[in-house]
Amino acid sequence: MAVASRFMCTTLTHHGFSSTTHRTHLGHAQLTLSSRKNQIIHCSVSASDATKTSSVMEPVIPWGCDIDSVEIASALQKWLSESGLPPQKMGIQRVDVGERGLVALKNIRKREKLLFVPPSLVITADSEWSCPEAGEVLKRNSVPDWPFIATYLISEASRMKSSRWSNYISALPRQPYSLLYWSQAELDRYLEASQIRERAIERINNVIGTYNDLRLRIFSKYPDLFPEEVFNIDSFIWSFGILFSRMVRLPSMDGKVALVPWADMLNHSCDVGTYLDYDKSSKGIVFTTDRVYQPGEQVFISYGKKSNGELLLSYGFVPREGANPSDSVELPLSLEKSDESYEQKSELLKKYGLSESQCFPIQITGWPVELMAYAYLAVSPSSLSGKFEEMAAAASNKITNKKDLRYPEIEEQALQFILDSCEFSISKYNKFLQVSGSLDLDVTSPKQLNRRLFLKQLAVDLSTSERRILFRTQYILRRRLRDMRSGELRALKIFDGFRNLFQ
Ligand SMILES: C[S@@+](CC[C@H](N)C(=O)[O-])C[C@H]1O[C@@H](n2cnc3c(N)ncnc32)[C@H](O)[C@@H]1O
Repeated sequence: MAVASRFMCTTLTHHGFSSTTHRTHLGHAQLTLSSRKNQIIHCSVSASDATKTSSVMEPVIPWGCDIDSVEIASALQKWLSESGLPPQKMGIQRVDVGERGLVALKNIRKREKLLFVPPSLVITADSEWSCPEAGEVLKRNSVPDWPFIATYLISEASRMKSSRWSNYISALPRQPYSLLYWSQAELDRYLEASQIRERAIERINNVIGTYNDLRLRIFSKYPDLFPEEVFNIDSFIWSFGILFSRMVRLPSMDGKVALVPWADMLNHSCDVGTYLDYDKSSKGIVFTTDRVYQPGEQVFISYGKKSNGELLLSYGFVPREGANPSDSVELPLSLEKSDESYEQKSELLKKYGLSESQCFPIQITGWPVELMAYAYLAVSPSSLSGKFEEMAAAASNKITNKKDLRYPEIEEQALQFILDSCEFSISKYNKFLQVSGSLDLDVTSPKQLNRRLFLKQLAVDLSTSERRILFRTQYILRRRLRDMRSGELRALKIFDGFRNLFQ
């Protein structure tokens, strides 16, 4: 479950969609939903239709189950055992973290190999289609793995009992917790302060773009194989939601992406570092525990070193405050329009694939050298124009040796610039956290109220954790500036002392 961020980079770029890189450009993304015949597609992410956001997003998919259904999950367990899954030391149960999860039935040791899901029970781009002609058409059109598996899942789901995956698909959530199901108004209202809002919009646009591309290039040409009642934006939002929250990349199979029934019942913990992979010796998907479990304890894996925002984006949850050592926040930095070298600096940034408004990740432990380079460029006077190119290159990840990057004459201004940017971001989080206290109750049903409370809680948790990193960054910056300034003051006093002596 550690592959979502690669999705945009590896599978969609050849269609011309923007790719998600660690550093993100701050351009305002557009949610375009216009469909064939220029109508607005009626879908769960009808972000352009803000009025719909006051209603609850009802699942529109006829397959899958309630997100916490363990009864159906038990049927899955039975089918898997009959289909070749060896006896397991874990069982599916309702759990405190993650609703359903795998719980130890026996003592589990540290460094024990668990699971052993055979390749025959794994869904990949090589899986056999119930309708082989549909698969052939996608292959002929060189559809990349993500959209290929998304279409495969819909195709199999639509066959209900006649698909060999019917027990698996029945146990998948009918509406995965995913930002794909948030409307534009919900993203605006709840994620106003966080850069994750931009990432979510970008992701929604990519999914919609992928669907539109498949529809235009393939589905519309083969309506018998891909009828619109089945292959529509609703089913694609569902299948991509499933892939984002459940697909794994298997390092030992050259990074092949796969849905692994049973293994995808494992929830994430920031306290473990173990992940799923193909084990060549036992010829199955396994993971090796990095702690002991007593019977009754939930067993966890790691979905990867992701920030809280990334976990929300792909999996729809935010870890407890301070629990995630990989947490980071995107800090937006911008060139001043009034800067006399604005044009020259923007041109150079463009040359290195950057923009005049750029986000950089900050962790609780510090910030990357690229951010510092960008700050140097932003505060540099025109007298340093000879260094602009060097700074712009260092702000990108195009050059490797950035260790010696220092411009003492403008270091103080650069640190102050980062501090001001932190303060600006913090003020946005403060504003959101203040108003979030007064919940808008203009809802007509308990279901709507529940959804609002749920989304708001996620947003509050995300904002609190992102603000915490910025507070820490502020503290470090203030201390450095204070040391720097007191050092200067001391130097000045010594100089003054000498001057007095010679007067
Ligand atoms: C791979 S599935 C895990 C199985 C899932 N709990 C189920 O019942 O189908 C990933 C989903 O589980 C939930 N999840 C996983 N780890 C979690 C955690 N630490 N806290 C809250 N929810 C979690 C999220 O809804 C996520 O989208």
